Amino acid sequence: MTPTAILGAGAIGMALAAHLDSTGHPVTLVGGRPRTSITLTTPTTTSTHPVAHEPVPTGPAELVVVAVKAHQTPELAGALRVLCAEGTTVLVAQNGVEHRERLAPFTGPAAIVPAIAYLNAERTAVDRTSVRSTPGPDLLLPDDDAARAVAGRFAGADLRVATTSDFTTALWTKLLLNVTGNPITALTGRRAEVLRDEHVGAVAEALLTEAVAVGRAEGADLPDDAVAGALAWLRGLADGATSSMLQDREAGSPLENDALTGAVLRAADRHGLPVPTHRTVNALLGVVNRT
Ligand SMILES: NC(=O)C1=CN([C@@H]2O[C@H](COP(=O)(O)OP(=O)(O)OC[C@H]3O[C@@H](n4cnc5c(N)ncnc54)[C@H](OP(=O)(O)O)[C@@H]3O)[C@@H](O)[C@H]2O)C=CC1
Ligand SMILES: CC(C)(CO)C(=O)C(=O)O
Repeated sequence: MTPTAILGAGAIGMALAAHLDSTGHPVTLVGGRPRTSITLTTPTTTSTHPVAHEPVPTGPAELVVVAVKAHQTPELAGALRVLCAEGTTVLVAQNGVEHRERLAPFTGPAAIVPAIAYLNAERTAVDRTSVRSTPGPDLLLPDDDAARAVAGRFAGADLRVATTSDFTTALWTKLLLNVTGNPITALTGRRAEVLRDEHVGAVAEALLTEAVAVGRAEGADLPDDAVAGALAWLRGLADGATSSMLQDREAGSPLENDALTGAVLRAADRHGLPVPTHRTVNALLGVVNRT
């Protein structure tokens, strides 16, 4: 079996590949553009890691890391059919709250481990990624056997991997950041500094207040200071930090709004909750996607 296959070696996929290589786990990039190495820059160091590349997979893998944008996931169907077997674990390093539902049609007998990535990663070249530090764990996983085995693979890497028994709350806690920071940076075309603008604050608070109500209806145990906490996290992003959605906007690539804002809209509809600010933002992101 291939030890680790990376599907989607972009900003996050390259960072995870580099960390896995740093612990002695050989990494194979599957699909995408060919590369022989990956260079990871963190606030403290730059390191280069050899990687193998296969245009299409040749057999099953022990660990498959899925780090394409959510809407690109169906394109992986053929590769996942070959990579997934009994004993395979698929680590889904994507934003949103629907990791399992998104991957389940393609993973056959493999175990799915959803991951919440807190890394702030920017692809600076086809074989380079640069990560800015954020507070807390870099990767947050559910507390089950498959996830603990994945965490073990990162043991020794300079990556903070944690598990939580309340993964629903963890998913919505991260979604709050993504349905606020990602659209605001992408729509304004400005990096994370824009989140500290006082006029943007009112928009951010409206988005967060609506999303907290929806998250609670979905079973997330979000605290009374969830809005303030999310806003403080976003405003604490390092100078120059970007978002994955702003990077897509700048590249002229489709935006990931359906997995983020779209997830809030779908959940709001399930509970009959009003989310007018998210509907407005989603309409604007849709315009960007159609132009
Ligand atoms: N960037 C960040 O800071 C964070 C991102 N996330 C989430 O992580 C996920 C990945 O985001 P990010 O790394 O930023 O995205 P990127 O766009 O940087 O990376 C996606 C990669 O997938 C590749 N790809 C697309 N389709 C295929 C395919 N069919 N087969 C193989 N490779 C493919 C792309 O290649 P190509 O470019 O050549 O098309 C690209 O290298 C998203 O869900 C995002 O929301 C989560 C936390 C933080
Ligand atoms: C929260 C944030 C902005 C951190 O990178 C993110 O998850 C993203 O860029 O998609």
